Amino acid sequence: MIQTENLTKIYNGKTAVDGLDLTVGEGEIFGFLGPNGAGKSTTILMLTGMIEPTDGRCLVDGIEVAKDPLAVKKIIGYLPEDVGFYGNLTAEQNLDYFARFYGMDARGRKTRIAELLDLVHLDGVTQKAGEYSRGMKQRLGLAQALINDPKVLFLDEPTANLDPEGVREYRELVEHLAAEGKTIFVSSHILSEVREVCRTVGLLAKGKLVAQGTLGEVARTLASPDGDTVRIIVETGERLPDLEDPEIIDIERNGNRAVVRATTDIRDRLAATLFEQGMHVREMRVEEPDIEDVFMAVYRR
Ligand SMILES: Nc1ncnc2c1ncn2[C@@H]1O[C@H](COP(=O)(O)OP(=O)(O)OP(=O)(O)O)[C@@H](O)[C@H]1O
Repeated sequence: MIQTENLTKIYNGKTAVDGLDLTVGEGEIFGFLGPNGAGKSTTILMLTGMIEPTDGRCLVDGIEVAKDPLAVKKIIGYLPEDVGFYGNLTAEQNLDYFARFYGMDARGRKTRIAELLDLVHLDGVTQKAGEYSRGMKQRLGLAQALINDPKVLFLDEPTANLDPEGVREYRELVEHLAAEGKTIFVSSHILSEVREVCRTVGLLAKGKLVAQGTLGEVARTLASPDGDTVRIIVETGERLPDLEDPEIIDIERNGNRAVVRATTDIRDRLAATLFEQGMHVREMRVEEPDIEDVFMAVYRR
């Protein structure tokens, strides 16, 4: 549903987004993770047709954004990092103003706005938007992004200013929208946020895509960047002896526990070898990298 090919943005000689190749499938909740300044907002601005790429291209639902930004705008919704409204208008009036840009007739606007206010729990609220809490503003922003019933929704740091209750409500809404079949692209610098709602992630650092996939896949790629190291935890009844195996890189021992670093997952062979040597194997598993640790390592780069 979303695809970028060598997507690049250079601002005054400084590369903000560097040759991004990204794919997000239909109906996915995709988390676009990266530290501040990594280039997330710039990428979203190119995907939503707000700015043009310096090089490469991006497609949303098969439409090349830079070539036909208006066609793309019809099928997307966008919640910017700092959402702005007319403070002296109510939620309904703000949404009505916005809905007119989509050429909706008065009846269509009324029905859609009522649905959306109900969805984001702002129905019956009579205050003007200028008096809203941050959470209410964010919910109104989401309603605005949904006015045209978009296929694809771009949310830029949607929980940055929310309290825990606001975050919980936001998550429920995102799940609800995804269940309707919408593709959701969420940017965030907070791993725990993305972990809660996103099935797949892309990790951006200094404008470059460092890894993409499920969180587990991304963590594994980052934990062994060359992709050829498997850490096997082995606990035996006796101290693990030296083992002749061309795929073993090294063995770290700590009493009867050991970490065998190998080029592939050699657990079956290892178990057979230890069995032949009459050793008692109590535990043998591939160590899963700690996601927080590997992400922090990328953030500190
Ligand atoms: N309009 C602009 N003109 C010049 N440089 C810009 C512009 N917008 C962004 N940049 C620079 O591009 C880089 C990427 O910024 P961007 O806002 O896309 O990152 P981000 O990952 O969204 O970070 P944040 O979460 O802090 O917004 C930064 O170095 C930023 O200073």
